[in-house]
Amino acid sequence: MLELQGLTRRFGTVTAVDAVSLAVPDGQMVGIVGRSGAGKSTLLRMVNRLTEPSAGRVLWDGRDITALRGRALRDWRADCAMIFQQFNLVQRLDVLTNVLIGRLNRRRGPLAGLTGLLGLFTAEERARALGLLDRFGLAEAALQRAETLSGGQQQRVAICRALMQEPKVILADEPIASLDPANAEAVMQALRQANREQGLTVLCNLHQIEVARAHCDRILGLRQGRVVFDGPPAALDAEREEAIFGDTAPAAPGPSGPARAPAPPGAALVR
Ligand SMILES: Nc1ncnc2c1ncn2[C@@H]1O[C@H](COP(=O)(O)OP(=O)(O)OP(=O)(O)O)[C@@H](O)[C@H]1O
Repeated sequence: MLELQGLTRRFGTVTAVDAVSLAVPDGQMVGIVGRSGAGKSTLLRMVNRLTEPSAGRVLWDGRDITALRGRALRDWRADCAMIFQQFNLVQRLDVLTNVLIGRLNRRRGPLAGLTGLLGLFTAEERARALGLLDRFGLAEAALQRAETLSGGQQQRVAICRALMQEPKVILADEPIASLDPANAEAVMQALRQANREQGLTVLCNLHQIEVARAHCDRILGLRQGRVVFDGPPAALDAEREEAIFGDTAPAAPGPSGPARAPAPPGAALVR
C-alpha cells in the first residue's frame, strides 16, 4: 500500500502541495484532477522523489520512502515507472528497443547502460518486450522507428517500456494531454489494462474530469495543493466538481459555510 502522510512541498512562498494525507490500496487506479497549478505534478513527483518533499512522508508497505538514499532510492525509482506527456521515446530507435530500454532501470553495475545501448538484451528480455507489444496491439510496429508512430501509439509504447521495468506503481503525468480523443481513449484503456491485468497501482494526473470518471476507481481533486475531493467517480457531483475546478474559492470550514448535501458513502469532500 502507498501512503502519503502530511506530504507538503513549498517553492519559496508558494505551497504547491499542502499536507496531503491518503492511502492507496494496491491495484487501485487513481485519477488526480485539478486546475493548472493545483499541484498535481508536484504530488506525483514526490512519490518517486524526483521532487523532494518539504515536509511529510511517503510510505510503501510501511517503509519510509522519504528516507531512502543511494541504491535503495534507485531501486524505489525503478519500482515507480513514469509516463510523461511527451512520451520520451528515443525517436530514432525502433519500437522494440525503446521497450527494452525499460529494462535498464533494473540493471546494476557500471556496464548496465552500455550493454543496453549496444543492444545486448537477452532472448528472454526480447521475448518479453515483444509479448508486451503484442498485448497492446503494437507487435507489427516492433521494428519501426518510434518517430513513425502516432502520438497515441508512442504513448502505448511508453506504457510497454514502463511495464518492462516491472514496476509496482505507474505514475502517469498528463499522459493524454497531447493526444486527440481517439488516441487518448486508447492510451487510457492501455493504462487500465496494465492496472487490471497486473494489479498495478496507477496514479494518473488528468485535466479532463470525464476521462477520470470513465477510467479510474478513485478521483482525487486538488485545489491549491490541498485535497478538496477524494472518492469514487459516482460521488463526484456538480457541487464537488465546482469545489475542484470552479472560480469560487472553496468555502471556509465551519458552521458559517454554506449548507452541503451529505456526501455519498465513500466520498470525502474536504473543505
Ligand atoms: N520547480 C518549481 N519551482 C517553483 N515553483 C514551482 C515549481 N514546480 C511547481 N511550481 C509551482 O507549484 C505550483 C503547482 O505546480 P504543479 O506543476 O505541481 O501543478 P499542476 O497541477 O501539475 O499544473 P499543470 O496542470 O499546469 O501541470 C504552481 O504554482 C507552480 O508554479
